[in-house]
Amino acid sequence: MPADAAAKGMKLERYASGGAMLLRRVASGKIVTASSHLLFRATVLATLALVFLFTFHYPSLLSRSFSLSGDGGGAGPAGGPGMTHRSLLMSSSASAAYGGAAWEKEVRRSAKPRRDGGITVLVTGAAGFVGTHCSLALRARGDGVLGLDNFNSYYDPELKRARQRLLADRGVLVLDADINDGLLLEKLFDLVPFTHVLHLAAQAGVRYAMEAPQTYVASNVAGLVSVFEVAAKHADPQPAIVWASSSSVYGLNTDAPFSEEHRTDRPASLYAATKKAGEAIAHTYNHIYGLSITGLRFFTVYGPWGRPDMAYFYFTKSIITGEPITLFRTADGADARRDFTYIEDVVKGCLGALDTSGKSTGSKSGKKSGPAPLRVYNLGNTSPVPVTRMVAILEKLLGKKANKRIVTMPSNGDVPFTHANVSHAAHDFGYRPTTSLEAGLRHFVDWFVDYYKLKLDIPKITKASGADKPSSSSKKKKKAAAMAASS
Ligand SMILES: O=C(O)[C@H]1O[C@H](OP(=O)(O)OP(=O)(O)OC[C@H]2O[C@@H](n3ccc(=O)[nH]c3=O)[C@H](O)[C@@H]2O)[C@H](O)[C@@H](O)[C@@H]1O
Repeated sequence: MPADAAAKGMKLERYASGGAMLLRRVASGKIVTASSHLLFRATVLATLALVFLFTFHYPSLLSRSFSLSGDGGGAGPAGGPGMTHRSLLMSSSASAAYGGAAWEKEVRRSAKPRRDGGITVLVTGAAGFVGTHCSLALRARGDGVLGLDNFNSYYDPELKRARQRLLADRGVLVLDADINDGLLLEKLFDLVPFTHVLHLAAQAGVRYAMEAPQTYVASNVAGLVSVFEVAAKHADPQPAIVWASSSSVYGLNTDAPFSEEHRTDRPASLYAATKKAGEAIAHTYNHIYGLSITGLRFFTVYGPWGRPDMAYFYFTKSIITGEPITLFRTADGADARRDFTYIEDVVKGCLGALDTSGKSTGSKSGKKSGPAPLRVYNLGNTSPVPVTRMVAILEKLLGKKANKRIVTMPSNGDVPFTHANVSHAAHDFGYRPTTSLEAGLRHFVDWFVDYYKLKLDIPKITKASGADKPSSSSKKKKKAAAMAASS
């Protein structure tokens, strides 16, 4: 018998067919019997172990009280829900620190608006890049903000903790919590009548989706449903929801600039497919439950406090350390291009979308009084830049050449270019991106050097070659730099 057949518990026997002697595989009775006994014992042991773990590590689920994930658990700003289940099992250690009158008081304090007519916003993914900036901006204008984030390890959780501290300094509480923890979300809505949810928790990153597909489904699909469910069926009154979709939904679309009317049925990555699925799910919750929902298609957002998994961020690090960087070129030799969008511009778009979201029309009872707004907007910069140009700007800012390797773009979900048409956002809430890539990367590099306490001989660049577009005032730039330096 061949070794591989034996190893699989099979044996081969000869049999006659149509006058010829043929070989066929039959299961070895002994092996099957022995392995099924073994399997039975292993199953019993595993079940007992699971019951033990479940009882001692997640009592809250049994008692239907709420709980929060511990440090480092669960789905985060990138609500990586592969981690969600981990967070459920890890939650007991942290849950003791939460709940109770003092905790509830903290939650209410953070969520309380400080101005007349201020809105009350639950920000998911609040320790993420966009979440941090939006929470700061909301707080700065006197709105109530409560954040949640699961601090997963998709990228350096310490950076998320630093953002959490920055927010705490401004009076914004960010809970260690997972968007898939529906009981916790219900508890928060019981405590605070949120007028809005800014749902930014997601598993981000286009290429990582090939490595960890399930985390995208768990966060960007299951997590989104979890938020919609609570907002639709538990919150009273229902909040309006603004959430992060992505420019990647345009996928293989070749019409440019990308407009909201263009096709989005050809996603090039699983990440894009989960965001597209999110847009379809949004339609359903709007249709059935009368939730006001606005999806924002972000275009490669960058800036201070950014995401270390993004090219501009790790290229900066690699240029400083002298490590090689890989630049993708399309099969026909063109540079990849991106409509890089500066964080401050995106924040203005997010706040504009919140302010114009309109009310949800449903109620806990399941009745809706009429149709609610369902919107989707591009938030881009409207001027795509080759990635090679982005690197050239970084080289100039850092005073050092990159060690470049140019390769043909691998088939990993990337798209050759993005380019936003933002006329709808401009019309509906005055969205106008004003920051050039040169100016935005200057703010980023200033922050990077400061945050990582680098002793670098950075060239003094008084005026970036492609200075901010005219409408960006120097006052605003100073404010961005001050915020960037406040780590
Ligand atoms: O706009 C979006 O919707 C998306 O923007 C980014 O995705 P991406 O544009 O791919 O951002 P990066 O990973 O920073 O890549 C930027 C550019 O650099 C190129 N690149 C990336 C990595 C690399 O090693 N070399 C390289 O040339 C990519 O092809 C791309 O053109 C974010 O990572 C996504 O989360 C977001 O949803």
